[in-house]
Amino acid sequence: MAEEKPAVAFILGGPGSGKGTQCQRLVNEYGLVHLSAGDLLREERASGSKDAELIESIIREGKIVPSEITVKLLKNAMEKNGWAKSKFLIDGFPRSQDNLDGWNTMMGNLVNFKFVLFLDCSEDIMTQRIMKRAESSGRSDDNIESLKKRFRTYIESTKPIIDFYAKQNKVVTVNAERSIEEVFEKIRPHFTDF
Ligand SMILES: Nc1ncnc2c1ncn2[C@@H]1O[C@H](COP(=O)(O)OP(=O)(O)O)[C@@H](O)[C@H]1O
Ligand SMILES: Nc1ccn([C@H]2C[C@H](O)[C@@H](COP(=O)(O)OP(=O)(O)O)O2)c(=O)n1
Ligand SMILES: [Mg+2]
Repeated sequence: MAEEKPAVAFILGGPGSGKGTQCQRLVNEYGLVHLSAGDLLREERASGSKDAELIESIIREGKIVPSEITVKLLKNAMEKNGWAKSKFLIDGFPRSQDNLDGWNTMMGNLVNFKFVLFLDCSEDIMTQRIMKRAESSGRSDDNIESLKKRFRTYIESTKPIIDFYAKQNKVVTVNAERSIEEVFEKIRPHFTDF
């Protein structure tokens, strides 16, 4: 019998829109598996692998790491979690056409893609949140110079991906500017039968 395909939702939104925070709430509520592409890349960077320096320079520049690296990390993480029985929240991916192409090539027919959850938030509020997060995150890209570049990448590369899925009516858009609880209450109903 063909192995069951894991359900997948992409979680997208600008830096500081609340992707990681809301994914954690969904994990606690529904026992889903949260995979942050950014976290996986930071782990890979910390491992000192052959790609470590490339990943660091791209992250610091607020650009997007080549999908050959990122999709492989995601696939490995999905397999490590137990492929068929898991339901995955893929956080911060796909962020570019290269990401999307890489995913479709390597993963397209292996998963049951459900929808994109788009956390819509203004740059002002995202900036406030990131600068606050910077006080404790220790991230090399949580600073105003990198953040400006990340916003540009988000507008130029990621928004077109959200628009691509919106044309297929596959985007759930939530106003992410309210409190964590209020945002989660808007998100929760979309995952009850995920
Ligand atoms: N709705 C919210 N209201 C206020 N602060 C938030 C909200 N959602 C997230 N935050 C805070 O903003 C920062 C960015 O949130 P995070 O989930 O890391 O966003 P992203 O993964 O989209 O960058 C974190 O410090 C987080 O605690
Ligand atoms: N699909 C992805 C996701 C993240 N990255 C890199 C570039 C991003 O600015 C950093 C940080 O991503 P992350 O999702 O952790 O950042 P935010 O949670 O949105 O602040 O990682 C990438 O190259 N490709
Ligand atoms: Mg995040």
